[in-house]
Amino acid sequence: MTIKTLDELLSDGVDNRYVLVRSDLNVPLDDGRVTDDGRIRASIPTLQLLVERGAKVIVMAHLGRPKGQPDEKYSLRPAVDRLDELAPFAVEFADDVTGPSARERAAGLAAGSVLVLQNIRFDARETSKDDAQRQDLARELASLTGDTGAYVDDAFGAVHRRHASVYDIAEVLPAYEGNLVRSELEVLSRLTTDPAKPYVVVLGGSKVSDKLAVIENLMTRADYLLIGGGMVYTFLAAQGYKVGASLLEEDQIDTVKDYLSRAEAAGCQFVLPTDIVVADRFAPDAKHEVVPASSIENSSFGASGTGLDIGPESAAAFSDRIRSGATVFWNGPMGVFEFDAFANGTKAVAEGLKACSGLTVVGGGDSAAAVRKLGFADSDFGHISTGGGASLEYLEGKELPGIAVLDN
Ligand SMILES: Nc1ncnc2c1ncn2[C@@H]1O[C@H](COP(=O)(O)OP(=O)(O)OP(=O)(O)O)[C@@H](O)[C@H]1O
Ligand SMILES: O=C(O)[C@H](O)COP(=O)(O)O
Repeated sequence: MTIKTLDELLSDGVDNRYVLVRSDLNVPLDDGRVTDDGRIRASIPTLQLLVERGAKVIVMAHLGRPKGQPDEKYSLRPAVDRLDELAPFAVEFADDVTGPSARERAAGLAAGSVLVLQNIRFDARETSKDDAQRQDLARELASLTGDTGAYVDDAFGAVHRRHASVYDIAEVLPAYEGNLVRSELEVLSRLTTDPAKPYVVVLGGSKVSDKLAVIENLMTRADYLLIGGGMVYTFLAAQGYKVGASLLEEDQIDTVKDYLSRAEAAGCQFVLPTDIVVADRFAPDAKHEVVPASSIENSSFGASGTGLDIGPESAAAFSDRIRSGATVFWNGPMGVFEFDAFANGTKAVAEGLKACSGLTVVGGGDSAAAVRKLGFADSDFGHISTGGGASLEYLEGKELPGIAVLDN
């Protein structure tokens, strides 16, 4: 691959030139307040280099999954305000994507300034399956940059999306790889090229079918695959157990059965929880009990019980297994960590990574938010990736459209 780097763009000179940067500012919000600013902090270094060299920087970013039209709930404003607070440069905000506000502010942008456009997903063309629609938006975005514009992809968390601001724009403007994308790929490549053994992978979270696909590839690489979070229940169902009202993807049960039957031959051991914290409902103050993973419906809540965390015995076993790993990759919380009563499994896994002397990588927006919320420091881990789906697709060995398009 020959990908042009940010350094090359800087040495070509950006003074007074427009540079369109795709950043991942998709951060969790609570009541309009940013609850984890990790992705915002990670976006600053690339922007700062451009600002210092006198570029007119226009940032494109998304927040959540709005339905292709403006929706105040998904405004980027809180993320932009936080960026403005954290960054050593001032940040302006356009309250549309390529409309009058964006055009006027872009035209008046001074050298060494940053303008962030409103949530790019407010424009339905951004995520359209129709190439022509996306290309149309890409051309409109490029037109904000005059004749000498360049594009920098710094949104590692979104490189797995074939979207206008990630993919099509790189075919319209000279395209470069941002430093965040570069450093993420450098660390993640250590997980795919001869990882030190034992290699332990911990998977959890709620995007079950997204994550099942990665197992296929990881089975042949990892020595241990620890399964927690919402994924557990599809595995327990595949083993013939009833899971009450827990998160379950029935159409994935056969796939999981297939994985379980092939694991040994692939040299990989699945480690499933032996106990589960079952709740009477999905709520922070739900009543809850610890039961064996094989008998979730035997709790006092019967078939309406829902598994919201791995139990204490499993948490301790997971933590021990992780501690003795030489390479550890973790994606997805072990339970509904947002509710204190169901955060213990996630905390134990984080403790295991902290105590591990090997290479430890945490991938995923929610996983990163979880460890910070639980009081861990970024320095407790070897690397906290800004990409959830992106890091998984990388490990799966899939081509990442946002990277492939940068290849000249
Ligand atoms: N047993 C469970 N039942 C329901 N939800 C669960 C369960 N365990 C974990 N979760 C939820 O999973 C969510 C995180 O899952 P997700 O798959 O999005 O993680 P991630 O990969 O770290 O994030 P991202 O993909 O956004 O980068 C959390 O909000 C958590 O509450
Ligand atoms: O949160 C993420 O993983 C990235 O920001 C991409 O978001 P998406 O899954 O909504 O495309």
